[in-house]
Amino acid sequence: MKISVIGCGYLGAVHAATLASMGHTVVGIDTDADKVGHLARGFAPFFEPGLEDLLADGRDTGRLAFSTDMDLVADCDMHFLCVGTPQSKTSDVADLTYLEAASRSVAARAKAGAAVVGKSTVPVGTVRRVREWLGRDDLELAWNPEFLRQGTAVKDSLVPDRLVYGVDDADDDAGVGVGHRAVRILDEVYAPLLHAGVPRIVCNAATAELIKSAANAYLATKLSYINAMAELCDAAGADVTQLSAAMGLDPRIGQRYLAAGLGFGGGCLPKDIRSFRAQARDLAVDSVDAWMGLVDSINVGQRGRVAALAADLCGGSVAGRRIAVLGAAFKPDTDDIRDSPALDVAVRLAGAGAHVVVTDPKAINNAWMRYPQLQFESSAPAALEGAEIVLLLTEWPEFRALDPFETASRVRRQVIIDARNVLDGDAWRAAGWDLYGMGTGDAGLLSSVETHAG
Ligand SMILES: NC(=O)C1=CN([C@@H]2O[C@H](COP(=O)(O)OP(=O)(O)OC[C@H]3O[C@@H](n4cnc5c(N)ncnc54)[C@H](O)[C@@H]3O)[C@@H](O)[C@H]2O)C=CC1
Ligand SMILES: O=C(O)[C@H]1O[C@H](OP(=O)(O)OP(=O)(O)OC[C@H]2O[C@@H](n3ccc(=O)[nH]c3=O)[C@H](O)[C@@H]2O)[C@H](O)[C@@H](O)[C@@H]1O
Repeated sequence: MKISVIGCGYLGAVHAATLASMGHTVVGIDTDADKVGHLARGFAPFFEPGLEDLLADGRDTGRLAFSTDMDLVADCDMHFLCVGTPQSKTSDVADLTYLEAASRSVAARAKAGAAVVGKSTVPVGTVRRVREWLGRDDLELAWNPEFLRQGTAVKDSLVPDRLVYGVDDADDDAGVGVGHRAVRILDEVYAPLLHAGVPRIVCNAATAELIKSAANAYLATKLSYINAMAELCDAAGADVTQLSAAMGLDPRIGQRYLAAGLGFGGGCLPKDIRSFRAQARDLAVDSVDAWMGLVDSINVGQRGRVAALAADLCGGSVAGRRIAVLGAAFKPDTDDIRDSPALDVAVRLAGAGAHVVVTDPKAINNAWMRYPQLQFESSAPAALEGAEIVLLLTEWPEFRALDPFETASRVRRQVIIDARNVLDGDAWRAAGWDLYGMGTGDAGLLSSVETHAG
């Protein structure tokens, strides 16, 4: 099948390359000429493990092309909309202007009978608006939300947990889905995945939109839940790492998304829970509004707690102190710094007068232009040199593997906050360090640690 992918960011570039690897002929379109230039030459414009191999395969087979020229979509059988839906600059709602522009561009060029399928994360009710923006009855429309995670995006796309198709106006008597033309087209696109047994859920558009928002809201809830437990553990002198390990052994709870620490960031979970909150407000569902508000405030509160702990450990103020920050990306295995908890803490400390030196294996280039008030070093040893306190904020493998004795030889004071609870506390303490985790009982010993309400 000949397919266009509109928007080639973290989601679209991976999706385009995955579709080509399944045997389709794909053209990826993006308005960002620089990004397209990289992709067209077979280079990933961002760090995503496995993506460059897939791009190279696509180039070799001649099935994968990238361009800024929207006219190239004209002879495609289907179009995937993968543009960004960021948080509005002035409120919690999702900014749908990119989606509107992309929908109108496709509608102006698509051939009759083509299918337009959205993958971007959107508020419930958006599919109806896309139908209006398309302004054509001869185009099929469906929503097929994406669940990939950055860092494992290639694997998640090639072996997804499920496929969701949201379609309206079912053209048969059996109800939504069965026999719907958009469903048949999507089944053809994803034939290798369906053949491999990936479950597919066909539902109406509103349900598909909500499945995606509800899934991200649940993950965020689980994370804020365990971070609230971490605060409780600190207050009670208990250890959240043991608590979550024990809780997670119950298969009804499970171990995943129970790692307490600095909380969640990135280009998706934070903006998606805020958009979900705004949707709940619109629909007058107060419980979801309040719930998402609490999840958000617990999450953001973790950043304040770490910054306050750093100040406590510096005797009340970080002003003039040299602080080494390990991590800039919002999580390991990505160079993405969108709403990075690590950089949020670094900026708070710099704002309080600290001399903050940040290092990260992949995200330095993205971070240094955006945050000129911070100093960046390309290696951990350089960042650690002369530090009066060390903050481990993104748990890259190279930071987890730091040797406590070697690290001690570089710093001025052996004080470390392990805000991801990944270091071997006994080993670091044996090497002479004062080590503070999140919810491991140590921070509770300090006086003025901010609470999430603060
Ligand atoms: N990043 C992720 O892991 C996932 C993202 N999503 C959702 O996918 C959507 C995209 O997210 P990302 O890829 O992270 O964003 P992104 O910002 O990395 O990529 C969006 C791309 O769309 C391009 N674009 C904007 N307007 C355009 C237009 N009119 N025509 C062509 N290209 C245009 C931008 O230049 C940019 O390259 C969002 O709704 C997000 O919530 C869903 C699942 C996973
Ligand atoms: O809609 C999206 O874009 C995607 O959002 C998340 O994926 P992603 O943002 O790539 O990152 P996650 O791996 O979910 O991590 C999110 C944040 O939670 C934090 N986290 C994760 C797990 C954990 O146990 N503890 C924890 O603090 C991470 O450090 C990170 O900051 C979802 O996991 C994907 O399913 C979804 O498709």
